[in-house]
Amino acid sequence: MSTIQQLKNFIRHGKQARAANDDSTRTKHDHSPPNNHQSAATKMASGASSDPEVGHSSGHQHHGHDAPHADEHKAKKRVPDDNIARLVAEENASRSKFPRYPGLERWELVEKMGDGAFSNVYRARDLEGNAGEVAIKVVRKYEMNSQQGNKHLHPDFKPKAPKAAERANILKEVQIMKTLDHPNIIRLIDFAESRQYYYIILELAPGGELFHQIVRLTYFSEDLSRHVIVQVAKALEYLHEERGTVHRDIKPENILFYPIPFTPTKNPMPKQPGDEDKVDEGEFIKGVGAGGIGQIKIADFGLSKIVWDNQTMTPCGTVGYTAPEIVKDERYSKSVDMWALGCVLYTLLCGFPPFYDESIEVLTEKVAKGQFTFLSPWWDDISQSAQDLISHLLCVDPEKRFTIREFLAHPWINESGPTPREEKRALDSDGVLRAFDASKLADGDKRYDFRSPGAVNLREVFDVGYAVHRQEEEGKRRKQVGNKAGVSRLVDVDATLEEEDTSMDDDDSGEYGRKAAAVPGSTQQLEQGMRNTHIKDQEVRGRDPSRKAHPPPAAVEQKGYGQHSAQITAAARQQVRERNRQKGAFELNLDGATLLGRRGAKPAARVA
Ligand SMILES: Nc1ncnc2c1ncn2[C@@H]1O[C@H](COP(=O)(O)OP(=O)(O)OP(=O)(O)O)[C@@H](O)[C@H]1O
Repeated sequence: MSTIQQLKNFIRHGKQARAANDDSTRTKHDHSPPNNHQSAATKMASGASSDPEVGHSSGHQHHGHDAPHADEHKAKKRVPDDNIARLVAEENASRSKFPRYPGLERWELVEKMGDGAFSNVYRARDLEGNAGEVAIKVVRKYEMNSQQGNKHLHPDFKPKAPKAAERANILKEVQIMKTLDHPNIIRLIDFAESRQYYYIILELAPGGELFHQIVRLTYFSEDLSRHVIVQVAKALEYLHEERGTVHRDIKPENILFYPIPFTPTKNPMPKQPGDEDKVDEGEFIKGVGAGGIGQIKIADFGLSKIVWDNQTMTPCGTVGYTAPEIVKDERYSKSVDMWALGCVLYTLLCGFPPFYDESIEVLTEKVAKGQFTFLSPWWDDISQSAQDLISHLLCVDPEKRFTIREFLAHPWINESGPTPREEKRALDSDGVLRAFDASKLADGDKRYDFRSPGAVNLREVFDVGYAVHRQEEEGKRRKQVGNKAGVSRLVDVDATLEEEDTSMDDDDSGEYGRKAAAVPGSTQQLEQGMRNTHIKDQEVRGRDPSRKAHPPPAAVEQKGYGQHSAQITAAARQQVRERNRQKGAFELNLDGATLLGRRGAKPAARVA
């Protein structure tokens, strides 16, 4: 398991434990990785698995084989050659041992690629057909009611049927993906389910997450950033303009890619001071990529929703109703993706996110007010044209924010503006760039206030930032359209995070049930829709051998599938409440990842 994967597991499964452990002695200016992160990662590296199912198979098996390795030399002397071959074969077999999922017999699980709160994603090989390699998202149907928690440990515990709301959520995700066909969107290959699991069989993006590539390369060149963001934008254009769908969770973790071979740079440029950490991307080849990053695919439609019904050509949930409020509502929904696109582009270009503060309260305010800056010196060499584009995306007023069409028509996207070097020459002579930065950073201390150069977890920053943003926008929208007759259903569909927050422990009549039921139809309609397609609904009955699986991690015990963003917002809010209670002593611990840390260490010295 790679270090990044260990960190990821740690981050996902240990959020609450870490929050309790918050190292409040760290300052904003402290660039060193926090202690609790280090010790937990080390612990994981030493073999303690965070995964309740796989931990018993690959985790233990692997651990068991590690000891002989330490004494390899002696072992070789003692064991005859054919025995060695057998041992190696056994070890290889044990490494690839995964839980046997009923209903997935056609697929050989090869590698675990990722895990969410309630799902594991595996790379798998088709044993019967010609599908080749795929990604399989296995989602557990755990009963998330807290009172059921301990029963997971009891051998006689029989899992209950999943909550209708969770079922509706997963069916909605599958239903939406089923209708999509675009080169920059992960294709749905099949869907099946057993008594305990849902299986979503997806096109494999062998490169994995873009997130890891930002960590690896420190930041992306303008060419590579454009290569990536244009493909994400093409996917959004298709979703927004052709499918009437909004993704709502565009972030580096959900942007996957196909790798390409590294092409050495023809004319390598000497590294600029402060840029020593930048990893060589190699030659950028237009239409192909650079830095090992080729075709982009967006994934994870768990939060997406349909805002426009392609068949009736009407906004969803309001057949025949085309009041300006509804049209606006549709635009607002899409603009959430445009904001996210701005956050991703900003992050690609400089290696850290636009909105950051260690205090969730301050972070919330910054997102709500759209307070970000192109901080010197990190942005000094990035073109004004790119900055202009970002400014039109990270614009608080959704009416003024670029639509996907406006985005794609911008000179930076079309490379029709001045090149960064031409721009720099012009700016150096009149000093505009310096004045721009200086005016933003007039107050000596404020420069640190926008984004701390301390190590932060980009994933959580994105999740919190987006959740706050969605809440803000949906709140505004509710104010605008909420009181008008005829639109109540639409407003119901588009729940605010406040509602999501409080509905988590509700029964099936809660917000999730309503939300999923209303878009694009009731749960029953969705299920009927599934049956009417080629997508299989493979009900595997009978005793499931893996039913004694461990409970989900305590940190997520009371939440359901598809609620991850609401979950992090709830956690963040809880922290704010706690902080208020403790009179300002508490700060959100966003440790655990690397991006700001990597870029922070050197440039911070330059700004000081
Ligand atoms: N088609 C795919 N090809 C390659 N890797 C994938 C694919 N789909 C998912 N993954 C990996 O699995 C991870 C989790 O997938 P996904 O985001 O769809 O699941 P999730 O349960 O919604 O997770 P989360 O709780 O993080 O949102 C991804 O971030 C990625 O690393």
